Order: sequence, then C-alpha cells, then structure tokens
Amino acid sequence: MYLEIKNIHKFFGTGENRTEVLKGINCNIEKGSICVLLGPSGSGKSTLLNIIGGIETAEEGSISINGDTIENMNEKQLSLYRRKHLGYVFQSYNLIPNLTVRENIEVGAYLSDNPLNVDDLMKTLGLYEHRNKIPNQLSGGQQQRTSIGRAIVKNPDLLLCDEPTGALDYKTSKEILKLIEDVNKKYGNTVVLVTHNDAIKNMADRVIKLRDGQIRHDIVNTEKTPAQELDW
Ligand SMILES: Nc1ncnc2c1ncn2[C@@H]1O[C@H](COP(=O)(O)OP(=O)(O)OP(=O)(O)O)[C@@H](O)[C@H]1O
Repeated sequence: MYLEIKNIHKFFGTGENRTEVLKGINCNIEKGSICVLLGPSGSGKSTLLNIIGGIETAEEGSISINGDTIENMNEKQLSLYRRKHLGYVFQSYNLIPNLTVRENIEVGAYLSDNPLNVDDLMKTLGLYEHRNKIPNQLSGGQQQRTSIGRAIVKNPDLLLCDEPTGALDYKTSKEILKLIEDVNKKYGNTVVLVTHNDAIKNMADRVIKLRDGQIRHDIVNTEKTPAQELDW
C-alpha cells in the first residue's frame, strides 16, 4: 500500500467558529494509480490534499507514504519529503514571471535527485518550441503545461493536482488530463487529482467522493475511459 490515510480530522477556526472540515478520513491509495477526489465546494478536498502534501497539518490521524509517516517528521525532514517526493499542480500556475519556460521547469529539476530530462519533458508537454518564452508570452494552457512540467520534472512519487483544469477551456482541459495520464503511464507516479468535474472520474482507477468532510463513496473503477475520450 503506497499512501495510507488514517482517521484524518481537521478543524478550522476557534471558539464558536470552530468547524470540523474533515471528519475521520480513511483510505489507502495504491502505488501508480490515479485517484480522483470529487465533491461539492467546501467538502474538504483541497484541505485533504494539502494535508497529504504536508502543507497543512491534521489535528488527528496520520498520513504514511511507503511506510513513512508525515506526522513523525521534523521540519527539515518534511521539507525534504516535499522537495524530493511530491509534485504539486495548482489551479493557479504560480510560475516565476521573469524566468523562461525552460528555467521554470529547471527550478523543479534542481530540487530532485533523479530529475527527468528537461528537453524530453518539454517535447512531451508540447512546450519545446516555446522554451525561451516567459509566462506572459504564453496561453493559459501553455502556462498550465509549464507548471505541470515543473512538478513532473522532479519525477515525484506522488503527484498532487488541485483543480488542474479549473481555469482552462474544454479542449485544453482534455489535453492537460491526457498529459497527466501519459506521465502516470510513462513514469508510474501515483496521482491524486481534486476536481469538481464529475466526468473526470472516468479516467481514474479510484474515485473518492467527499461530502461535508466525510467519504461518501469510494469506488474502484475497472473500466477507465482515456482522458481524450472524456465528455462533459
Ligand atoms: N484556512 C482556512 N481557514 C478557515 N477555514 C478554512 C480554511 N481553509 C478551508 N476552510 C474551510 O474548510 C472547508 C473545506 O474547504 P476546502 O477548500 O478543503 O474545500 P473544497 O472541497 O476543496 O472546496 P472547493 O471545491 O470550493 O475548492 C470550507 O468550509 C472552507 O471554508
């Protein structure tokens, strides 16, 4: 079992405003699988992703990756864990504005012990011809591809994607999903992808639906649809 999520409870706020946003989340995610986390706005998807990524901490419960428990790590170990094992793709691209496509992706490569080849990756991402442009010379889809490149180039064991297509049009969204699917196939990274979009569940091996801080459905999908054929 690769990613073990055990009894996660998370609260926000204090006093009367204290709210439990995750109410005991339990699940195990297999190595190399694509897991889609679905649920309405406010159901706790991003919070759970941030806890898996070591960006936020839970009041109760534990997250283990290949047997290493995040809660037992000190600040330095946690930072090393995030740097070496995690790739994070956000809805906002968070690119460094004065660096080129190549340089933005190289930032990710510097953080890894076994980075992928930057040229090969830019070709896979359809960015090679744009490699010397800076972010404001790129379309939204090209910027999102660059941010995926920066996350993937580390060759992370675990790729966490928070609404990676949220800001993109239909066609570009499907291209980005296909890309995530391609890298999962090619490099075997485990992917956890948060989305509002119900159709995206069809490309996943595993679909977890959250509502109101709890898992309502946890389904193994045996008949995956390739990202290219998704329809919504
Ligand atoms: N830093 C914070 N402080 C206080 N409350 C927070 C904080 N972050 C999230 N919340 C609350 O926790 C709940 C879950 O938020 P979360 O962002 O995890 O939901 P989500 O399912 O990802 O929603 P969306 O799909 O809209 O992004 C929401 O009610 C939100 O208002």
